[in-house]
Amino acid sequence: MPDQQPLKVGILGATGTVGQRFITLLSTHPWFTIHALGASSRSAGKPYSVAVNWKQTTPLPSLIKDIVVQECVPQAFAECAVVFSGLDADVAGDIESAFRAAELAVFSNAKNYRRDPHVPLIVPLVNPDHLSILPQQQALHSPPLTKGFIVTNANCSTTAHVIPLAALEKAFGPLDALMVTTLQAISGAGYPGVPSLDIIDNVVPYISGEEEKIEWETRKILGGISTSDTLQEFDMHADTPLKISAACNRVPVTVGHMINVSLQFARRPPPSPQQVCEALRAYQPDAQLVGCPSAPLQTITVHDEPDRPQPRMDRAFQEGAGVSVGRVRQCPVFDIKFVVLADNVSIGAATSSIINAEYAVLKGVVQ
Ligand SMILES: NC(=O)C1=CN([C@@H]2O[C@H](COP(=O)(O)OP(=O)(O)OC[C@H]3O[C@@H](n4cnc5c(N)ncnc54)[C@H](OP(=O)(O)O)[C@@H]3O)[C@@H](O)[C@H]2O)C=CC1
Ligand SMILES: N[C@@H](CC(=O)OP(=O)(O)O)C(=O)O
Repeated sequence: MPDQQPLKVGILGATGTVGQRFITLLSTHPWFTIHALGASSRSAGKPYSVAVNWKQTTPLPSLIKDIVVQECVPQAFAECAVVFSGLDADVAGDIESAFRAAELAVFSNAKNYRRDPHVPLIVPLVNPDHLSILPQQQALHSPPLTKGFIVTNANCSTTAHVIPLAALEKAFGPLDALMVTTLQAISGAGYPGVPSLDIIDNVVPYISGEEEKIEWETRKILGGISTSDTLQEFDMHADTPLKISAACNRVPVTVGHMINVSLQFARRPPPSPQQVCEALRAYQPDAQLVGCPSAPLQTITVHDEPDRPQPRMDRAFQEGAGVSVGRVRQCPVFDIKFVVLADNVSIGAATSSIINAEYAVLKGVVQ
């Protein structure tokens, strides 16, 4: 890829929280160049700088300011080799499906197609090999497709915890049980999101649909792909049924989801906390090894200090592309417990889509 011309990419939902992070990351990307931006009819027809309520901590890139925002229709994105979606889930289903039918390669953050049996749900630092389902997705589409497809990335809390979980399964074999309690940032709810009077001086112990997503998506991501007759199927971690219980909370933090994890391994005796720390530090995902430019150099940063990671101090490390783990210790109920922190808008959303697309380019999946 490095010797070729940059590939033209589009962004759907370009004015939103995730869309703005796409703009920030893609405006300096070595392989991709922003070609088209889409949002609702409220924004369409306006220069991006007028349509957007820019909330990033870095300035709006000057090359993007004058791009006129389009309606989210495939014709406006026909020249794009890749289309990233940060669309509101209320509209993502129909729009992404229309883009796929128009032979466009869609990399989505929305939840709509994550449970589709032919759509891969990929956390790029864990299971990019699930791209292998795409020929089946294209063949079963009516009419069959040659270039169009949908790849989804996961819920932002799911993304945060599956990265250390994948590292531990790689080192010590399958997990058997998992309890997770999230402390999720306000930005996870988009903009303007949670009303200030609900979240200042408060914690809200409910996020609609979140616990179910974490419990279900984790199995699809950590599971493999099996073949029955001629069809490939996601096995949902079938060899070792994985018991998961999630409890989700919204906390008054702007960016950075923190998750307390307690887990039990299938193997006996389980690894020690020190062995777990070593395995987390040593984890090198395929996306890093094959040279995806947005993959973090250090996927999992393990803190020895007893009071880290913390959202304000650790979320920006490596532009939010990795995760931070701390407080690795023995669990008196299960085997091991720890805390993990991830930037919900970067590796929890836009960065994951971008690494997925980089991996697809390297594997020749994007044409
Ligand atoms: N925020 C996060 O941390 C994460 C979010 N996600 C998912 O990513 C997606 C985007 O989230 P987020 O950026 O937070 O959401 P926002 O509410 O901040 O942004 C939504 C975007 O969708 C656009 N949109 C809304 N209605 C329409 C429509 N009818 N037609 C076309 N475009 C429309 C908006 O455009 P306009 O400005 O014109 O209204 C805006 O660009 C969601 O599906 C979310 O669930 C996933 C992981 C993490
Ligand atoms: N629900 C998440 C963000 C999100 O949009 O998730 P999903 O893409 O799974 O709907 C949060 O509030 O932090």
